[in-house]
Amino acid sequence: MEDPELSSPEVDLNTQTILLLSSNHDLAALKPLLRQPGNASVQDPETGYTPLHAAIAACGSADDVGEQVQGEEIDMEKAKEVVKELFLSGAIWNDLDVNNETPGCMASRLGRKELYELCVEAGVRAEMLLGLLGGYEPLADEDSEDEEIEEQLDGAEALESKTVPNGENGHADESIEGVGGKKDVNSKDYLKSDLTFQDDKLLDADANGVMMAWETDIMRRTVDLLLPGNQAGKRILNIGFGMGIVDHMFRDTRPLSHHIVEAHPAVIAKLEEEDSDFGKAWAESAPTGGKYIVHKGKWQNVVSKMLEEGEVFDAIYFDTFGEDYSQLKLFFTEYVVGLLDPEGKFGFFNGLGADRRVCYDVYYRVSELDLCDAGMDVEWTMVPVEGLGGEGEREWKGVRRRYWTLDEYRLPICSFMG
Ligand SMILES: C[S@@+](CC[C@H](N)C(=O)[O-])C[C@H]1O[C@@H](n2cnc3c(N)ncnc32)[C@H](O)[C@@H]1O
Repeated sequence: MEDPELSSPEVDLNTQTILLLSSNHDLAALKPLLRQPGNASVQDPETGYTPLHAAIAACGSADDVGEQVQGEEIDMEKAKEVVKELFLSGAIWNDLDVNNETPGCMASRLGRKELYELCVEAGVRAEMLLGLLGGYEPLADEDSEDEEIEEQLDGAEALESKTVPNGENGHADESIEGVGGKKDVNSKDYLKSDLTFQDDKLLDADANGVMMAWETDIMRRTVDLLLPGNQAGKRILNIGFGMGIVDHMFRDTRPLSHHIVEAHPAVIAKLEEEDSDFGKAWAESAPTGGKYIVHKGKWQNVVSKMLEEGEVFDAIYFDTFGEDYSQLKLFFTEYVVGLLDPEGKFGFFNGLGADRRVCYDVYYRVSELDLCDAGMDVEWTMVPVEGLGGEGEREWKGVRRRYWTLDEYRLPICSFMG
């Protein structure tokens, strides 16, 4: 079956052949071509299709009667073999075509669940490998060992301009936009940025949503699951005050101790405002002997001291802005293991890749594997996210980008294994 778009004269013969063989699911003819480095990730200049896109697109929609596309029978086993072979040959799981779709997005749109699953699995492998190697910087050294690793990393490409960068917290994932060339959010710039406090949102100087009131339900469920029955007298640590939504809920449980770590001077100032109800109301509601401490600074500079001082918590929550997944991972592997009571619970805002289903599915699995490595089990609770407006509408009015597009939030509650 010939795709007319692939016959464009601009496409060199090699690219055209690879795309065609991929879309024909002709594994035997494709295999020798894939031995040549880079062939698994060639891209059609018009459609932006990679061989993965071509292989998936050729399956058509699963809703099509009798699994037929353009009169031809689709053999899904053959399609799966081709997709697997492409991944083995270094195909990139999150390359975008001109419609801003990754191969996984395409498989999901077409209802090709098995192919979608293969894309997610490949994404998890690639991102785990990337995580193990600590990102891209070390690959700048051009010695032979690094080159070998670089080849293996082809499938883990996450920072190239035409791929979807991942691993950012949903509160921080401006860079997921990638292709649009907008300025990335990063911790250093964010912490120097002016903030705008509105009733229903907190924005940075570029109008990125730092925190938004629609997340209140998520915060409520988080507190209820971290502190079942909202028991009083617990020791709580929260990283990132934001709009104070979760901290007000923690405070209302009447904790024995409540530590807040916050790095942005404007958020700290807000927290300390004389007319802020927070400090005073906390003092009134705290059980006798309770303590309430605001640690001013980045958690990276604060929590090791807590560890040295032997502080232990029953509930720890982590929700920052402008930081990528490596920081969350650092937090739970290096600090939660020492700061959490053996019976305690740890939670974090799970916004990784939340503007794209396939990225969200990759990232929750990556975090689950890393948490498991750190000796923790995760229980996921699905929380519906309903009724949010489209880009620039209602709650997103005045917000640079809708960082949440999914209809469900996967809420993690972690505890020590065994
Ligand atoms: C998404 S908001 C937290 C929202 C909060 N969960 C709530 O319920 O309102 C993220 C907060 O983390 C703070 N933050 C960002 N990086 C930080 C860091 N390295 N250490 C401590 N706080 C940080 C930000 O200034 C911001 O106030």
